[in-house]
Amino acid sequence: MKFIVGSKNPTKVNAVSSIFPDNEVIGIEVPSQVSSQPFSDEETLEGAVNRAKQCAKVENNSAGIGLEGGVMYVGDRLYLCNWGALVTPTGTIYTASGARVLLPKEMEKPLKQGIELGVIMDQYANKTGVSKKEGAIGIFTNNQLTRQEMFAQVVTLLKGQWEYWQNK
Ligand SMILES: O=P(O)(O)OP(=O)(O)OP(=O)(O)OC[C@H]1O[C@@H](n2cnc3c(O)ncnc32)[C@H](O)[C@@H]1O
Ligand SMILES: [Mg+2]
Repeated sequence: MKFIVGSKNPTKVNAVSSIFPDNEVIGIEVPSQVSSQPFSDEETLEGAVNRAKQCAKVENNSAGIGLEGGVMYVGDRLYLCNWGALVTPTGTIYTASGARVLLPKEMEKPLKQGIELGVIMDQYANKTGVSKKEGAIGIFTNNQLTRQEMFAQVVTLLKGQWEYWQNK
């Protein structure tokens, strides 16, 4: 069976390949149909599900996977949040969330103005393409958890739920 991932971001596609090493995995661009910078758990999850649903429709006997990054308030502080969705060839949807990490207070203003976290992170870290490499989570954990590793854990949660529920 083939896995179609709703992104060309290598952290996402490689995360899926690492968890399904014996399957063909491809990344295609699909619209998340939410803001380019989701601002809540709900919106981030919706983006992941929208991506996964579109991917699952592309080919017969393929599963769609959507992985989405966003930000969310916990109390009055903004955290990075992450969600994933898997749509099986028969249309069952599994969802799971990923690790969260606190963002610096100073990022709140530009995020509210609509600047994407990827852009803000590059400026903050004085690097290019942070969102395609270690990610915000890598920067703020001193590279102890990279964006790809975090998404790989989300994909593990999706795979495990699929295995658990399909025989119930
Ligand atoms: O091509 P796609 O799949 O859209 O990949 P993306 O990097 O834009 O990722 P998302 O749309 O899922 O994330 C929404 C926004 O948040 C940014 N973002 C999310 N998580 C991030 C992280 O860990 N590091 C840097 N930017 C991140 C990302 O760059 C986007 O601007
Ligand atoms: Mg994006």
